[in-house]
Amino acid sequence: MSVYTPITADELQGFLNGFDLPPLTHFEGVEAGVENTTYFLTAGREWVLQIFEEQGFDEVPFFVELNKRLGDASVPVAIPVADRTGKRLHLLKNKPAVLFPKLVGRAPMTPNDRQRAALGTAVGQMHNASQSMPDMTKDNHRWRQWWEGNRDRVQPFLDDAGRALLDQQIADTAAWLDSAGDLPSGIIHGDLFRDNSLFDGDEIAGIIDFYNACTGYFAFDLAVTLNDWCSNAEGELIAGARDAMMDAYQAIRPLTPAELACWDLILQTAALRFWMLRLVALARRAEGGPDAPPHVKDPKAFELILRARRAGR
Ligand SMILES: Nc1ncnc2c1ncn2[C@@H]1O[C@H](COP(=O)(O)OP(=O)(O)OP(=O)(O)O)[C@@H](O)[C@H]1O
Ligand SMILES: N[C@@H](CCO)C(=O)O
Repeated sequence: MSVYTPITADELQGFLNGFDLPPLTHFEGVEAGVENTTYFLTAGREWVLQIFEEQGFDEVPFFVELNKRLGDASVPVAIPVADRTGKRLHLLKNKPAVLFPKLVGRAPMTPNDRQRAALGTAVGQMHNASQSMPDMTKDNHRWRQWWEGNRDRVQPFLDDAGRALLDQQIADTAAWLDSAGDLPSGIIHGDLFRDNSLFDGDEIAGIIDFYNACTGYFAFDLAVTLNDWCSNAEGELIAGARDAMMDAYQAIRPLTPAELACWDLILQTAALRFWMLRLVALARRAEGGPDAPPHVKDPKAFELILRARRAGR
């Protein structure tokens, strides 16, 4: 359920009056997202309205600017629409709101290698564009301190083997980070799972949902993406799928020797990050409270991925 902020047709039309658009003819709430309220609406063409439930006016301008700059650099994203006064960030029902053009396509939940290659190209373009915007920075709140700080909290949701694996990976990642030195960094998407892309056939329509974007290692971003796009049911990387994505990515931004030297640890750390995210979601649900997540994705999938990456598969 993702319509947290209800809205009437009159309220929407009032909002749209600020833009240079034909009248509203249709709107509907979108169930797919979890964090924010999303509406599809038709006014001449189709649009997407997002009302921000989690991020405040201090955070949303960063995402608006990032989408704008990536779009201007020809990365396939939806560029927030400017109103008549040039503003792209708006106030609706006292919350930040942004209007995007609706991208035509659907999320490739069972992608083929052409789609993986197209995505690899887009991620390479996104990282190159990111290197040309050094003024854009944002702390990663779900990095080392976060997983080390949540280790005790998630213990009840693990068996003995899971606890041992978590401890070992946290230690291995800490040792790597202590010695990692500088790796190519900039703004990363941070959550480029299949459901955060839209495809029209094999053509990429766009990357969406930049709300986990932050400063980070580009190789980590690629590893997050590979882990979701290229794993089989056992969590192992599918060699052909991995090569399709990696080759396309590296044709745009080749990995450096320093990145290649620690690539296995980067893949493992990307798996750790999302295993922990799902375990923390389980903990939050068990703890109750107003912020308890309604849906929790299966942490076991990432435990499997992590075991496979540690085994070199
Ligand atoms: N520009 C767009 N064009 C077409 N569809 C879009 C666009 N932006 C968002 N959507 C649709 O709306 C859904 C929710 O968007 P998004 O993932 O950004 O929201 P969210 O609430 O932040 O999601 P989550 O909680 O999963 O992170 C997407 O799954 C997609 O179906
Ligand atoms: N993509 C994440 C959820 C959103 O951050 C996951 O599958 O766990």
